[in-house]
Amino acid sequence: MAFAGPAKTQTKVLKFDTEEDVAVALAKYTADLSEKYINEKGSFSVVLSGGTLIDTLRKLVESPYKQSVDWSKWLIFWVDERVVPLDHEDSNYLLASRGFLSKVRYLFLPATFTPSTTRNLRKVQQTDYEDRLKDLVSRKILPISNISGFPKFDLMLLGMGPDGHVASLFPSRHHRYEKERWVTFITDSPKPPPPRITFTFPVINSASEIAMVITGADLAGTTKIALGNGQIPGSTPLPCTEVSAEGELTWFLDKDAASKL
Ligand SMILES: O=C(O)[C@H](O)[C@@H](O)[C@H](O)[C@H](O)COP(=O)(O)O
Repeated sequence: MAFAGPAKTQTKVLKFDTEEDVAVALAKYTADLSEKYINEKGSFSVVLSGGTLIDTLRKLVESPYKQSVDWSKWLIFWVDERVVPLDHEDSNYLLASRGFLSKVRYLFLPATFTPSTTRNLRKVQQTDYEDRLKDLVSRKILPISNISGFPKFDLMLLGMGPDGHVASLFPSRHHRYEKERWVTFITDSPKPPPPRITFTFPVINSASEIAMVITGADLAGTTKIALGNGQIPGSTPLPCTEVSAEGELTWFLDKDAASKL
C-alpha cells in the first residue's frame, strides 16, 4: 500500500533542565512503554538510531530498570546503519552494543544483517534488511500497520542533526521522499560515513510511539524551526518535520536545545 503522507499525530514537547534529566526521563518513558506493550502484546519492538541517543539511553541499563525491564521480550532494530563492518568504529551496531546491548541479557536482534563482501554492497544490505523484516512479518513477529500497510514498530528512538535530518534521511537527498520501499540506501550521506542504509518515512511514521531526543545548544536553532513552521524561508521543509507517529510523538529537550523556543 502506498503511503499517503504524515498522519495526524499527537505531539508532546517535554523540556528538562539538563541532559542528565533528559536521560532519567527517557529511561522511565522507555521502561513504562516496555511494560505496557509487553502486557498488551507479549513483546516490545524498539528501533534505535546512532549518534548521542545511545549515551542518552544510559539510565535504562542502570538500576532499577536494568533489573525490572523484561529484556527477554525486547526486539531490537536500527533505524539506520552505516555500511561498514559491524565491528567498525562507525557502526551504529557497535555503538549500541558497547553502550547498551552488552549491559543487558536476553535481547533478541531479529534483523541484524551481516555485512556483505559482494560487489554491490549497499544494494545487498538494503535488500537484506528489508527481506529480513518481510520474513519477520510473514512469521507474525512484526505486525503491519492497518493504516499505512508498512511494518509497525512499538517505539522509535530518534536523534536529529543540525540540518534537520533524522535516520539517514537528509534535507538535500531524494531518499526522504521514498514512499514505497521499507529500507533505502544512500551512497553520499552529507554526514560521514557516506554509505548508509535507512528506514524510509513510511516505516518511521507507522511506529506506535516515537521519541525525538534532542540535547545541546547546537540543535537549538533547528529545534525552533522544527517545532515552529518547519521551514527555513526559501528552502524545503526539514525532514524532522515529516516525523509523525500512529500513537504519540514525544520530544525530549534539554534547556540548551529548547533555548530558542
Ligand atoms: O547514524 C546516524 O548518524 C543517526 O542515526 C543519525 O540520524 C543521528 O541520530 C543524528 O545524526 C543525530 O546524531 P547526534 O545525536 O550524534 O547529533
